[in-house]
Amino acid sequence: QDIKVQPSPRQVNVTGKSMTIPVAFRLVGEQEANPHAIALLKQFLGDRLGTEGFPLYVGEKGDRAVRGAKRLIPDHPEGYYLSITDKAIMLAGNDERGTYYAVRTFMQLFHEGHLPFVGIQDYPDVRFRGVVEGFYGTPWSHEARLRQLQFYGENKLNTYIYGPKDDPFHSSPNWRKPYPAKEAARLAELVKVANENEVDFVWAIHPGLDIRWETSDRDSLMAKFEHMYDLGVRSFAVFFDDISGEGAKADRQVELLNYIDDHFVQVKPDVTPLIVCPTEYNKGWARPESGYLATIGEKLNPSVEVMWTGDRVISEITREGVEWIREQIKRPSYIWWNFPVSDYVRDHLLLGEVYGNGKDIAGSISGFVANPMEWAEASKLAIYCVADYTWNMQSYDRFRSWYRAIRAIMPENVEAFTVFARHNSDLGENVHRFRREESVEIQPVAERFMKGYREGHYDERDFLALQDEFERVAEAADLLLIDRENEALIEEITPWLHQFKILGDAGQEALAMIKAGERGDRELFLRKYNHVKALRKRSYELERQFNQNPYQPGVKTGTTVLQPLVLDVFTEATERFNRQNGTDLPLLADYSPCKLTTNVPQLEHLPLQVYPSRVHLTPLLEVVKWPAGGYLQLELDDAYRIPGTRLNFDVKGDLSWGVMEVSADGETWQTVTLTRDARGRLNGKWEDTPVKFVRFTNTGEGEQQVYLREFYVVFSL
Ligand SMILES: CC(=O)N[C@@H]1[C@@H](O)[C@H](O)[C@@H](CO)NC[C@H]1O
Repeated sequence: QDIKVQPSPRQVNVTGKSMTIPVAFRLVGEQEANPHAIALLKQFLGDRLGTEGFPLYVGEKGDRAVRGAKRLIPDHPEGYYLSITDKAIMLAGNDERGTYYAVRTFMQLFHEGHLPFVGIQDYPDVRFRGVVEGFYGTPWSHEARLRQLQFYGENKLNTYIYGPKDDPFHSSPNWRKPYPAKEAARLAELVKVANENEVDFVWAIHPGLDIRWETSDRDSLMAKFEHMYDLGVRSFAVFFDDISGEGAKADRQVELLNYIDDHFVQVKPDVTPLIVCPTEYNKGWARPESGYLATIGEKLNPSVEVMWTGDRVISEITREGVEWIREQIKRPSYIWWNFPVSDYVRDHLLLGEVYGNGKDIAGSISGFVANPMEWAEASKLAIYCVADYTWNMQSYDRFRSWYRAIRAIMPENVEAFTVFARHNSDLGENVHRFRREESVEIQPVAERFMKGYREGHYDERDFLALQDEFERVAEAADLLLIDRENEALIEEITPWLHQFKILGDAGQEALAMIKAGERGDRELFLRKYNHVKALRKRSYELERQFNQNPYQPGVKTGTTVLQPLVLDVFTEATERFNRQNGTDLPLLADYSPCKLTTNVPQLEHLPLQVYPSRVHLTPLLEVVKWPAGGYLQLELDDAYRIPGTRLNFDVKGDLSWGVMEVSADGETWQTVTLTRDARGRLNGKWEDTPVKFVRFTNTGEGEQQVYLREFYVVFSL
């Protein structure tokens, strides 16, 4: 049978023969082999493992038990040689982790009572592979992290970087303080479980928001690293992302990093290379005139790993891109891949395939870690695929890996979870303009059907295919809502499952409107019409009930193909009905559009959240560089009074460089008086005359660096 091992091994020689699984195994090499590999074997084989039975040799290159395999073990970090014959089983690592990985592969070869005769030589493409918990939003729970570490052990991922932006002891204000006892004990447990799964637990610190370039803060940081070392941490990172001002200075950062490297990392016997996330962490922000990357390249100790998100904040990683940055920083980059992170599209789940990254980048990178969603279990789909991709890029197949990931995560509900994941993979409009494929199979059917329907001659087979898809959507939602195999996952995605059920029902009912309309059955049409409107209302209520957050509140599903299709079918069928019956049935309410124009590059594609009487700008997580003369303008769909407007740039200094104005015609402008409240937010209003435009301009002399924490306008007739 074809060998199914995750991640895909490099070199597999199968003989086609196999043997029934021995009832007992005689373990040889226990004393010298990696204890975590032995522990895993014992846990897996239980009492079948002993001093009698089929010989099972385990060890690292040089150990007596595997000296026969010396030349067959790949000479690469974490490489291993595995062989199963009718005489013996050999699990031989090039190093301790390689032995552990040989055991992980061996465990996957047990299949329906048989073990295949096979020879495998395997090793990973990328040195450091795994996950950086580096998102904004609710940090993962302790239990979620324990499950993650187990998952990384199963998938040969060797790195977990702890860096949740909203952990106050990782970032400001408490990065200088030791963890309270309870959190400290939990971190110590995570380190222990990471070691058991052969995962490096990297603890990251994010001091740049308020660091002072004095020895006192340097000593505070060293003391914190010593505190983490005492908890068992042996891998460390410093994140300088998303900061501005003093903390962003390259030469100061390099001085501190080299000090840590020279006086901590290099003097401790067992600490892995220091990792830094630079302030200029993507090519879109790199400014040669700033000399930032040049300073990193020339002055930062060569042993320090430098992270990189690619050509943009959220981007696919290309050969050209990694070779460019390698030139700048004079070393391979350590990729921080911002997927499936969704902290800038929090109302979406990103369950799609991992694709778009080059298969030829291994030679220019030292690491590849994925930044996940705050939904730990749901992130496993992408993490599984990243494990496959980073271990063996050439053999990586995005579809095969994705289907295997679904089977690994939801073995009892593969079909239902496939349907769900297929329609929950795109991000929708977002400030980074990063998009993913969604509903790929049904999209051409939907497009062809709508075109035909509008022209008055659709293909019945397309109609039936769409009806079938919406039925599958509704079925999948119900099957997953009662699934108990991975309760943590179902708990995370339940709001989206409810939304998915509504989408499935609404799709079927909208299609039923077409048939009722064609048959001239007014009564049935009205029933279906009212049902779709009710479903739409339930969908809005669900949006306001679940997943509330100050960024992208609510619950979006199927936004790229299925939701627009329901709306299009409903609208076309209703308009046709109104024409035929002289009625005036209203269409589905979609709030009046509001238009944003700006000359601030980072705000160009900022999505707006429009409500019946308010419009919100989606807050930005990154620092916004607001040039002199930079403006941001909202154009309302009509003239309104403005009972309230609020903006919060989270800047320490005053905001004298900025002015807010309103206008009825976009020509003559009146200044709005802004008052700062206790939390530093600027509030204003305009109730004299109705206006159509609101704008904010940097009328100062120079560029300002701000955080766009909040910006909304309340309007009323
Ligand atoms: C290096 C990096 O991506 N840092 C942050 C990261 O924490 C966010 O999660 C990421 C995704 O929104 N944006 C970039 C930036 O804000």
